[in-house]
Amino acid sequence: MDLSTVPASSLSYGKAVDAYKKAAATAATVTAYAVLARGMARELLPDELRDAARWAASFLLRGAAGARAFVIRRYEDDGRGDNALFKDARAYLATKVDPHAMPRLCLSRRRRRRGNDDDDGYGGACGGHADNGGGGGQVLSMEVGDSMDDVFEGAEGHYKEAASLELTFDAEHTDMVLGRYIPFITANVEEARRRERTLQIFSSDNGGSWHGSSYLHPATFDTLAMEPVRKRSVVADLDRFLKRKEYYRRIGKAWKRGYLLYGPPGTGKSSLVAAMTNYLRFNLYDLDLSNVNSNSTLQWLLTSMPDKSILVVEDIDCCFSARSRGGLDKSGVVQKADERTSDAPAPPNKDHLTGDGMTLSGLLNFVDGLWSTSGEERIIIFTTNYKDRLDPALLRPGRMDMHVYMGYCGWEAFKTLAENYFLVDDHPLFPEMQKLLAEVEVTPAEVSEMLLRSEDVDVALQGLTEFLREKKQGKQTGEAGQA
Ligand SMILES: Nc1ncnc2c1ncn2[C@@H]1O[C@H](COP(=O)(O)OP(=O)(O)OP(=O)(O)O)[C@@H](O)[C@H]1O
Repeated sequence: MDLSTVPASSLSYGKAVDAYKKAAATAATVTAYAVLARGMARELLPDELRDAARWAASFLLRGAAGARAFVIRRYEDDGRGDNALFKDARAYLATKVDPHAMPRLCLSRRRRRRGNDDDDGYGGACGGHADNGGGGGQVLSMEVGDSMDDVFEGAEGHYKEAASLELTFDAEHTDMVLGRYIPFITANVEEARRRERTLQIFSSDNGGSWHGSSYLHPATFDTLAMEPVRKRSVVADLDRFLKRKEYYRRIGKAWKRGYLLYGPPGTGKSSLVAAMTNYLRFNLYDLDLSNVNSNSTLQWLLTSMPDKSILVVEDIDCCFSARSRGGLDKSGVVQKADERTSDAPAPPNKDHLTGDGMTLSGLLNFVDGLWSTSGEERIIIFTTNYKDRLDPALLRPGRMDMHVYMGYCGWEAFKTLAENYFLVDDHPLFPEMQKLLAEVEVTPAEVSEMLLRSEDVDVALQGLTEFLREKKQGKQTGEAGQA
């Protein structure tokens, strides 16, 4: 044969075949044959054939070791409801789809829906939930009749989709599949759903109803100017909370967590609420207590909140000002704080009214009692500018799990703002600014406002530096006047 007429690719293919023939003749053990077979397949078979060979080999091996098939039906046994695990498994598999490896793909586009409903159409008809590659809510998933592999803790599982989803693992992995793999899938899908969720903010009206609208607040923990250690501890606390469903169940406590955010006006308490909302992807329920006229209205509002939601009561000290800062006149009528002649805080009384009949103790009881058991995975946030004016009942250990101080703008917080506004992490004015920030009390809101004044970083930082110098000057003048 004239080798010059044979294409180069055929030449190397022929050589490879010869080499494998020789090696096979000398291979002495089963292992050696296996290694050789793998190498031959890699070099000699086209991609599609190789995939088929791999699938057939793994199928045979599974058969040899004793396979265990787990059938995940589309509907519950009584045929009346969807099987949540079926949806979860399909959504999970959608995240694993490699469009280049599957012969057929189910393609759909996700319709974004609002709200907390976990069952909100991830993957549309195909049940997948990942925007796996195409963007624009495009979802790829396994088509009925096709199959996919997955590897978990080194063990290989095989899915086949028909009317049900059939998952096959080596029988020896049965406990691992039931104990860890299936919970892993559920957790994985829940986390993806959480991240994908579009958010709503609900406000209470005085008729005792919630009214929702889209929540598009852009604040995140990245944009939040805050002491890094404090910020990390809030994020870690939220992470811990999310993971602790079983823990809360075991210790017999409702799966809820309370945060009290306190600090001067303009230090970012509302921004932190927004960052927490965006981080958790829970809907936000903004309770305006001045609209709540009775405990029964409050009860209705709170118990109608779904799981995975955040209740926020801003300026909680003002809500109960009639009690905390007001007092009873001789006739027993509540005197509003602004009607009082003295500034001295009145003795706190947790039974006092904020409206016609809503009490602080009512609120706290619902939060600790009825409300806490009427749902799961809920966050309650109170904010205040005046922690010292709060009723001790609110501050009692165990009531608000975490107290977070939002303070004046320090150097680290300023660096976050400078990076957010101008993408700079250094500037000739920084050393002076660092010194000034340690000497004066300026809120992140004031700093943000100064930074917004110009798009030119030099101009904006110069303006802020002058502002800080003036503050320092004013402080020194004030101190001198007092001396
Ligand atoms: N810590 C911060 N990080 C980033 N931006 C902040 C921060 N604090 C304030 N700001 C900016 O100032 C604005 C007002 O801040 P925010 O409403 O969050 O403060 P607050 O403490 O809730 O104030 P108040 O007590 O008056 O309600 C925000 O929209 C944001 O632009």
